[in-house]
Amino acid sequence: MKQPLLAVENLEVAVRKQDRLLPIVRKLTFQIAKGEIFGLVGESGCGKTMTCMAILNLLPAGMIRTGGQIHLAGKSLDNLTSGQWRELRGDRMALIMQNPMSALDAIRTIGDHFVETLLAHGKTDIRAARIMAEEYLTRVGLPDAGLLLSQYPFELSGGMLQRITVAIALAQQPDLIIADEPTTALDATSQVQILDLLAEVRREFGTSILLISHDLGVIARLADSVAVMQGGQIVEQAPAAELFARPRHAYTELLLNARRSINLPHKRRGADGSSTNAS
Ligand SMILES: Nc1ncnc2c1ncn2[C@@H]1O[C@H](COP(=O)(O)OP(=O)(O)OP(=O)(O)O)[C@@H](O)[C@H]1O
Repeated sequence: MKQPLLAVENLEVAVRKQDRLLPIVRKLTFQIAKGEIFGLVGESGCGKTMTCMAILNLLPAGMIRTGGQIHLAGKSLDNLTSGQWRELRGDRMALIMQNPMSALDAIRTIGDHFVETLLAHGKTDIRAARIMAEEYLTRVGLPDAGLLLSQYPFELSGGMLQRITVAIALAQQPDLIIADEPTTALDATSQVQILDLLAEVRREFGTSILLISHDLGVIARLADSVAVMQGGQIVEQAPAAELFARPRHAYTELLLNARRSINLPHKRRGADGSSTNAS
């Protein structure tokens, strides 16, 4: 791989319990190329979210990064000031969370969210921010963007809100989007639409995406490469086609068999938009 956009090496995260540190994420190593969709899959509680939070320097209280290195476009993310982190989050790396309602403030309009975010990152002035907001809302497939700007989150469906969080992320033109279970809280139709939207984002903007899910079907639909996590560690890592065709680790096989037994179709979509069956 040329210089990766994101390089995570031997990442370790632990939780402080009384006077002990209990490991949560252990020796995690992976790289994401520019324009690549990298899937991180594993059962609930295996440490996926804490991995993203460590990358974004947003670990909750009591959780500590105890080791490893993280580089973005060749630059170490160690020893950044809090101001530099604020700039980096949004400008370079954006987070899309499971529940769009928790990413948005209930008492602010959609327009306010855009203006606030874009102004905070010094991208633009208020008038231009609203124009950009309309442009990005339209780009993520939301009709009547002008009206949406004056609406509040509670007036909109989960699928629409998730599109809006993608639009807000995109408006900041990040190099990397971290999407942590972006479809888990959505109905089946909205799930497919959001996954297709992320594929389109990568195609159109060349954005790299770290896609996190407990659902192998979600990963199979989008990811170029996959890392399978169990108990805080990566147990298998391979290009998606290879991993789905020839799983090497028993846990990957277990996940694949569980997926097959509920017999849901999943499609892989290439960078060129073509789609093929993954199973
Ligand atoms: N704030 C916290 N304090 C202490 N332990 C936590 C905290 N948040 C998560 N954990 C624990 O850390 C481990 C990893 O959690 P994490 O949220 O990263 O898992 P996950 O793979 O993302 O699963 P899920 O999708 O269910 O969130 C779990 O055992 C969890 O109970």
